[in-house]
Amino acid sequence: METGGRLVTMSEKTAEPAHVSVEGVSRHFGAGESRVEVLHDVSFAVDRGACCVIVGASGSGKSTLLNAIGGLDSPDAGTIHVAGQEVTSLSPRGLTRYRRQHVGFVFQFYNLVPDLTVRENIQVTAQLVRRPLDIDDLLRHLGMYEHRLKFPAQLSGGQQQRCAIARALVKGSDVLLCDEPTGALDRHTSQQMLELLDDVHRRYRATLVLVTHNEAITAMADQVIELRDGLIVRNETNPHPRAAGDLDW
Ligand SMILES: Nc1ncnc2c1ncn2[C@@H]1O[C@H](COP(=O)(O)OP(=O)(O)OP(=O)(O)O)[C@@H](O)[C@H]1O
Repeated sequence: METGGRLVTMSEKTAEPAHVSVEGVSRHFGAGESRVEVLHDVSFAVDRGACCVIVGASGSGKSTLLNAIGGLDSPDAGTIHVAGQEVTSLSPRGLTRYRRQHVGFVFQFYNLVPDLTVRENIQVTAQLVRRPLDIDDLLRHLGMYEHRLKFPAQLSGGQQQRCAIARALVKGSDVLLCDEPTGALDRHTSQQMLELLDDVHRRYRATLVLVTHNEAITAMADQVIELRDGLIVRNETNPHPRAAGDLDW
């Protein structure tokens, strides 16, 4: 659909504009003999509030795609729209504003600041936006209120995750981007992490885009994208997503 010269991808399910829309995105790294084509003409759209899992083997281009959606990297070709805004045409300043206002990142390693307490780690991010969520409410919801004065080194792996999720959410981000959030965790803690992400993205109505190499995690998704050598080989909607606590692997 064209609106004022802008291409807008519509959701097939809700007939509303897609929240995240990726159109014909390509990306390479290197030059000459060391040139690697990482993404080839990748297109898909994600509904607002959905859980989209991007699955694929190591090196298939998942992180490159996630970084492009998050405005951390620019594709060579194609466009990415988030909430109607064309991310791929933003200036460096516009990209910083976009990341601040719209995007919460959860990485495999949580990148918490070691010299700041849990609450301060979240506070630093909350200060970036005009209307952050209430930090104490968020900490209570994530079961972290009683740990708010501890430093990251005093927390378990699961508590560090919770802190990282709180930090990603506190800006009121409407897109939550998670790169292998369970990669460093045992099965039990992974499941808790997924339950938490599933719960918070629904509660805060954020669109969740989660990258993983673990096929089992696709069962909790509303939408599954599979990448193979930078190409989309599967784009399926899942009418009956499973609760994260019921996943098997
Ligand atoms: N900055 C870069 N410079 C050069 N090559 C890169 C760069 N970033 C990624 N690549 C290459 O692009 C390919 C895809 O990397 P990407 O990290 O997107 O894959 P992935 O599917 O997320 O892999 P993994 O599951 O191992 O994290 C890899 O071959 C990688 O070596």
